[in-house]
Amino acid sequence: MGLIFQLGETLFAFFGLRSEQMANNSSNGEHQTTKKPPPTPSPLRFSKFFQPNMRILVTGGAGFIGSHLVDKLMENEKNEVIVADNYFTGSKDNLQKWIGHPRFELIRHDVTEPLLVEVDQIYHLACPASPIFYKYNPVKTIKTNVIGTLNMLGLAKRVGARILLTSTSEVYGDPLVHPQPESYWGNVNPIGVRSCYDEGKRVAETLMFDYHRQHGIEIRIARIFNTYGPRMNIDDGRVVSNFIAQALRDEPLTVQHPGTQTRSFCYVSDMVNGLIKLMEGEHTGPINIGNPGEFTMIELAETVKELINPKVEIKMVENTPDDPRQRKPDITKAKELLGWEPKIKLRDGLPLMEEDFRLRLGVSKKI
Ligand SMILES: O=c1ccn([C@@H]2O[C@H](COP(=O)(O)OP(=O)(O)O[C@H]3OC[C@@H](O)[C@H](O)[C@H]3O)[C@@H](O)[C@H]2O)c(=O)[nH]1
Repeated sequence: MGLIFQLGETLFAFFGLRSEQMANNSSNGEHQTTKKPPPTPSPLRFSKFFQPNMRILVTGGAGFIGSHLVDKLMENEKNEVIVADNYFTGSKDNLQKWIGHPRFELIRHDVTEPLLVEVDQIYHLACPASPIFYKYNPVKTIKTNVIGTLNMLGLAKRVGARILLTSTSEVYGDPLVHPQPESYWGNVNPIGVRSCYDEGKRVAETLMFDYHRQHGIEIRIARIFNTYGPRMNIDDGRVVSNFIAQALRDEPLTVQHPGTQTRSFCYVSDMVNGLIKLMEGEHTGPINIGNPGEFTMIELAETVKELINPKVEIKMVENTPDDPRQRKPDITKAKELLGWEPKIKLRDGLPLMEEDFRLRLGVSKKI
């Protein structure tokens, strides 16, 4: 009897807190939610006699950013991590050290199919992110973004989990505002070859907010800018991995025309810290997570050449359609709302990635 009373009290306190939080959100100018009651989590999660770990699902957790996120989450002994990945671009190798660990589970799963697991938080990263990979099967890419996000939101609703979507700087398209603040609505070609990804992520953001407003789901949206670091696929096709692999193989660095297009590169450990701060904080976002240091592709090639292989050539090659001409995050919101900013400069991050690529390519350092 006492236990039932205690449980009822805990649930009451929990619901009271949740509606208060929603009211606070609307009064401080954050996005408004409806008055619908929040979803019902398992009462066990709030029991006085059972102190559970935080159960966290990471979709796309075998990928480049996902696996670094898993490493960081696993450092906390209170976390249990479940990874769901279909291995289209991710790999079990990235998670080798966690396989068999009692707080870790790995599921081969494609997010376009529903998934039923009891979790408290969902980091939803699953989607190929390199242009050559996401353009390879564009219908599958848009399905992953739309149906995959719907499935993960359905799961969040069912189990009462907080969900974070990794959206992208590509939602700004070929931006006419520079640098890009979150308030900029973007300049996106809805029928171009990149649309499966950038429009897909835009719909994913819409779904997140609709579930938040209509069902009271706790959401977080990160807009990720170009990220680099160890474990990127060697033939990933993205510019930093291409240049490093080319420099190590003594092949020309392929700068795509005109070479004056810019990007801002964030080291993966900074990115992961930003994602965790966003998940743990009070703000829905969208919030830009990226490094504002901006480089032309020619500057990037020259830096890689100087740091890794001064003998290598730089070669101009054709570009692909709809390539954004400039990109640089305005990170005012991340600084003010999350107390986050990147720490690692490109010149310090490139050698860390070089070391990993040397190991995987079997190329030793010349003395
Ligand atoms: O070998 C290359 C590859 C790429 N590039 C250029 O480098 C720039 C960056 O291209 P990438 O393929 O690395 O990445 P993009 O910026 O086009 O897309 C990325 O944007 C942000 C993320 O969310 C996504 O992971 C990814 O889509 C482009 O201007 C491209 O033309 C080269 O000059 N040479």
